[in-house]
Amino acid sequence: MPPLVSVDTALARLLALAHPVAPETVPIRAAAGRWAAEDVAALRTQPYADLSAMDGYALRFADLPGPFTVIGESAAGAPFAGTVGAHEAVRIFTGATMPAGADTVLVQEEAARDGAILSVTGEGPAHAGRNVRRAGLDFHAGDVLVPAGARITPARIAVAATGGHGTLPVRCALRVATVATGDELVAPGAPLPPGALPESNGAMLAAMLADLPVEIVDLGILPDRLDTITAAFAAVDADILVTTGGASVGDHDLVRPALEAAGGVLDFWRIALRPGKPMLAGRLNGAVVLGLPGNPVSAFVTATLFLRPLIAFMGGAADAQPRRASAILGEDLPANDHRADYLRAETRGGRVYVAAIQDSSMLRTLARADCLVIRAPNAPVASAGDSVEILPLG
Ligand SMILES: Nc1nc2c(c(=O)[nH]1)N[C@H]1C(S)=C(S)[C@@H](COP(=O)(O)OP(=O)(O)OC[C@H]3O[C@@H](n4cnc5c(N)ncnc54)[C@H](O)[C@@H]3O)O[C@H]1N2
Ligand code: MOO
Repeated sequence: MPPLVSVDTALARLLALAHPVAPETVPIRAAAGRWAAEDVAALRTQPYADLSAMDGYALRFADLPGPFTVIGESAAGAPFAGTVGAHEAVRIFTGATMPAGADTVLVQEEAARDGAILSVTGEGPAHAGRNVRRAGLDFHAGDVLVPAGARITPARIAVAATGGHGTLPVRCALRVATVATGDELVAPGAPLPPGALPESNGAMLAAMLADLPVEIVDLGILPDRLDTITAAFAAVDADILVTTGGASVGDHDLVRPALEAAGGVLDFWRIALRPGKPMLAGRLNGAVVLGLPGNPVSAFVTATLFLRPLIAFMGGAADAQPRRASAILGEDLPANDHRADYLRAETRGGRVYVAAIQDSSMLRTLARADCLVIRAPNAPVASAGDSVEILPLG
């Protein structure tokens, strides 16, 4: 039996089996959730000119406290064409271009108008340039707004649109084939013959990938038969093939032999991880193969630690690592053995408490958990009040 691979080594080896998918240019509204395939630089300066930040009057700070003569108006999209001279003001609105000659905006709440005569009623602007957004305050043409490898978030869509982009260079969406193996499995909600079990991993994985740019090709449930699994593997046309179940050492654990029978290559099998030890990885027909253990919590943890990062890496992410955080332990934890532990835990009163039973078949504890507490291999005893590393969930 091969030695157990550490979690870090397993992720490094998995990513070494993969490469980012091809880039494409898509309409900006279709880019959400993808990763930028190249730097997105501003095509324009924002603001393009000095603009008013308030509704009021554009004037020369040096002329305060006035009074002033109002000589025209500047609205967003309809600038004032002339120049503001000594003791002159222009009625101005938020987002409108500052007229030539003016350097400051008096807000209208501190102003009184009598026909064209304007006087200051409040404290007035405290300094020259008050209530003016200078040209280029946000960014200048040529500035990188979204670096290559960054996720296209709503804010990055907005900044790219403001930077003049109607389309964005992103990595293509990935095709992810999923398959569950096991004679005992039936589709969720279907009638259950004696000894049968609802198949939950497929729907769980689909939900875990719902926020990622993937097209899921669900190959359904396969029986524990080498010829059937091999034939299904040989026909796979995807960037990633994810299996659940059949990864361990039993007589019915056929994912490894089927991978090899279908012409694929195994890269590693078995990780120093609990839950998730029997996970395997390899390649087949241009796809990266990730064989997750069948136990539902093991499948969840390995999908979190390996499948989502693999998708991020192949999708072009600069940083594909899962996001870790820290939390304060609410209770003591024993020293750990040679496998890394990812313990289902709940936050109560600002502290995390791990579930008493961590059996990898138990979904209710997973459904209640809001994080996984990470225990490194051979970690010493930890005490209530200690800071621990966690993986926040959902
Ligand atoms: N002698 C040994 N036995 C086992 C070892 C070992 O090292 N030596 N490892 C154990 C560990 S750890 C795990 S994890 C499991 C995983 O094994 P498999 O990947 O082969 O999973 P199965 O045997 O196919 O299934 C395990 C369990 O999960 C249920 N299952 C499977 N698929 C689904 C699904 N899609 N939806 C819901 N439930 C599923 C299945 O019915 C089994 O109860 O092996 C240990 N054994
Ligand atoms: O790795 Mo298994 O997932 O410990 O039960």
